[in-house]
Amino acid sequence: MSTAPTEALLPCAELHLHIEGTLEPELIFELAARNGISLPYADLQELRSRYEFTDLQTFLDLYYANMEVLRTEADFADMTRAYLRRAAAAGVRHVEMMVDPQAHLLRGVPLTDCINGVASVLATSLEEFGISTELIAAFLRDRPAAEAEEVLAQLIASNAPIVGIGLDSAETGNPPEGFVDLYRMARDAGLKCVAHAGEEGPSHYIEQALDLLLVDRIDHGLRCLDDPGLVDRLVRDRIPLTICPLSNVRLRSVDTLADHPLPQMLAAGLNVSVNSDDPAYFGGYVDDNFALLRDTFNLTADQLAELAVNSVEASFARPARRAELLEMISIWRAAQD
Ligand SMILES: Nc1ncnc2[nH]cnc12
Ligand SMILES: [Zn+2]
Repeated sequence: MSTAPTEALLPCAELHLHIEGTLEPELIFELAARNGISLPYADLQELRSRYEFTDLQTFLDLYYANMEVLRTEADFADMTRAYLRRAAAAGVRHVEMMVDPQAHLLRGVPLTDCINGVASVLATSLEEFGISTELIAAFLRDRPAAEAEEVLAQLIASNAPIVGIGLDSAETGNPPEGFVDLYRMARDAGLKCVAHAGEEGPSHYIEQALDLLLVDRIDHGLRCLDDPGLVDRLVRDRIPLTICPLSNVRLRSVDTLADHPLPQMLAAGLNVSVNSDDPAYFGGYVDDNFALLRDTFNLTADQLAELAVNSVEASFARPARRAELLEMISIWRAAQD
């Protein structure tokens, strides 16, 4: 008889999720057929064979190429609905998802189709999937800052339903310091600020994101471990780091999951949470990340609950929702004894 505990789902908030990174191969083929786009892959198997990455850029090349199938508002809505359905089954009860509007504008997809497609589904996510949601517009750091500022101005002018902005795409050589005006514009509009930093780039990009962009949290932040003084600061100021373990393995920031520093980060008192980043590309959703971490590091119920509590505390959820989410985690924790 198996002695493995049967665990009910750990409720958590997902704070680092690119909605375009949830585009599963099956949906890529479905949308291509619907939009009359011919794909450069004969079948699902050939597409799946491309999901071997050596670094961030090799992933980004496929991520942007696959976005070509997203043409209409309905495409964005279908992708968002598919993610929420899967996330609900993964235990996600609150999500703050990023969307890359620039990547779609550059392909000729109007801003309104992209934003409305995602936002229309988010509007009823709590009733339909039991997941409260926020939307973050992420800007591409390997494109000119002026282009990002123009898109943000349009989002603000159209009162787009976004809670904040983010910064993503190719990190090395594209430091946060180039985006000071963009982040000032966002703060002046009352938006929250996050940025990818220290995923592949050096630890001083994390410092720049904090000191120059005044971000509320850091996406990834893995490379903070190169600078003990920075770790002390992140612990002292309780700066959240949204960690994506499977992503770090698949993009070769760490060799294997067993080499991932998450347990040390937790032990150091850092506010780390577990996230899936681009789950369709990296081999798993949040539940897969948690399960593999638990099995690899023998994480205790207390440690798993701490990771989930961190995710809620680092979120932009409203106070009443935060209280509900924390209560769900405490019920889960009590059921583990
Ligand atoms: N992991 C990641 N890093 C940077 N930009 C991204 N865009 C989508 N996923 C990303
Ligand atoms: Zn990311």
